[in-house]
Amino acid sequence: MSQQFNNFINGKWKASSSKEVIESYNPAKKSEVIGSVQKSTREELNEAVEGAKAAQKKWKKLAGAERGNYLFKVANIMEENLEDIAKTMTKEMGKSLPEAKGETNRGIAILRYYAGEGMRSDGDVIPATDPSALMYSKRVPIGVVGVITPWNFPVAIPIWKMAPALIYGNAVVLKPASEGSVTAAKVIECFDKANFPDGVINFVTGSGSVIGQGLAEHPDVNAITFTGSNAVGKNIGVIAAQKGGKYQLEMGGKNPIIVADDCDVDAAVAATLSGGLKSTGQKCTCSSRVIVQAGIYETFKEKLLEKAKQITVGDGMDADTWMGPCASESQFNTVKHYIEKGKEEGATLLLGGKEPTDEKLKDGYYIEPTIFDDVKTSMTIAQEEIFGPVLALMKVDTVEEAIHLANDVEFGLSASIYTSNIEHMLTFIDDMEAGLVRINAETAGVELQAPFGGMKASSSYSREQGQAAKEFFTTMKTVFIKG
Ligand SMILES: NC(=O)C1=CN([C@@H]2O[C@H](COP(=O)(O)OP(=O)(O)OC[C@H]3O[C@@H](n4cnc5c(N)ncnc54)[C@H](OP(=O)(O)O)[C@@H]3O)[C@@H](O)[C@H]2O)C=CC1
Ligand SMILES: O=C(O)CCC(=O)C(=O)O
Repeated sequence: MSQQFNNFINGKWKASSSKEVIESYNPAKKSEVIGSVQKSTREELNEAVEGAKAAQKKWKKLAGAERGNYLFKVANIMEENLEDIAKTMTKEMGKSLPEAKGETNRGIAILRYYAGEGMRSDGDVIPATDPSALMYSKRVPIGVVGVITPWNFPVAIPIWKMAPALIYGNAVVLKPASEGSVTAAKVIECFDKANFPDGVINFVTGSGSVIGQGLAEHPDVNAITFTGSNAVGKNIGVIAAQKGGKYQLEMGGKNPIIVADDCDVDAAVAATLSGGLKSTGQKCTCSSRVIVQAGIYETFKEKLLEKAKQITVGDGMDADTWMGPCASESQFNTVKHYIEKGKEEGATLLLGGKEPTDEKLKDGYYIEPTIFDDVKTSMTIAQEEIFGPVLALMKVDTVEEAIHLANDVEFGLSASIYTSNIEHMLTFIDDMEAGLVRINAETAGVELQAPFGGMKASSSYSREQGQAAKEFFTTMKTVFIKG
């Protein structure tokens, strides 16, 4: 039976006064409702922000180690509920169960990483010009942080934003993507069970244009952290800048993988498929442009096709599924639109491009692994983020040409090269306009202890995760003491 979740405001689970809910459907079985959340009003959002503002004043006074203990507790509770959270994720947005378990484990590891932060240095002593004075910098919280998250990582992304916000002494209001809200509610249940003081964590569901926009506009929300599409992200940036708030935006990618003549071809093929098609291509770090040097092009293409044909598409809950459905009807339609565009604009469809014919898959938003050949950089499928299982092959003569092509998009999130040549590696590291540059590794594969973020239109140049998160979730006080 599908579960209904309320908002979590000021330490209480409450239904919305709208008396309306948003239902979440299983993309592998279109008619199966897996749960519902509240379609909240601005009044409920205001209540959450008010509660957060009051709670933050006490929360910031706790010792960092004490705040850390709360995060350790949530991590333990999540570990006990891992199976249920991961299954909910698979049913709500379609990624395969092993991937969903991996993501939930990652959420747990992030909680523990930031829990430890509560006992680490929060400033520096700086020599004052007056030798009898003590001068130091001290990191302090910002206040209330608004967290707006997407559906593609409904556990890891809310946690990698909330955990650092909380450990550094902020209170949080989370507005998750409607299509990932049931999974997010299960994460918030774990926070609730850890008995955080009322108001420190709030969860308000509803439409992006009402609750998301309302959070960004709210005068008492001091900082907003967002992951999602460029259109929404840019709007949030403008709103935050106008009201004088801090903002952090992680948006799309159009990530290239360069395959040089001198690489290990089998490894490059494996990385292209894993980086491009895992999670059905719905990661901002997914590879979508495969830029291959002429000398190896035919061999690479042949091996890629052979392996891609072996991919098993199906319900993420089935043990033999490698690739699940698109997360929603709108994603499914977007991907089909881009496949048509690719054909219209003259790319050669090598593989897939349609819904699987298997009767078992008729009831889901499935699309076959799709590979285009002869893709030119001017084509839409080489420029726009598809967020689906679609790879675009592009041929180049030299690695320099490959890097030039790789940079010829508005995005700059992640990029990878397969080569055994140290000069190619160094040129790539220097010249690639991307926040993550990966050598002989796929474009996806974010590590929680390292900075994460993009260049160009992929982000607001701020960085998330690892120690970099401190920069966004705190501000600085310079203290001067003279006896
Ligand atoms: N970089 C990434 O990781 C992601 C990129 N994308 C890209 O974006 C495309 C569209 O996906 P979509 O889910 O629609 O992404 P959106 O940017 O629309 O949604 C991301 C989050 O923003 C919220 N939101 C929507 N409108 C507003 C608004 N006006 N003000 C504030 N918040 C808002 C959403 O709420 P609600 O769900 O209620 O609309 C959701 O919580 C994808 O096809 C993909 O290309 C998407 C997800 C993640
Ligand atoms: O690749 C990853 O693990 C994270 C990707 C991501 O942040 C995203 O798709 O939003």
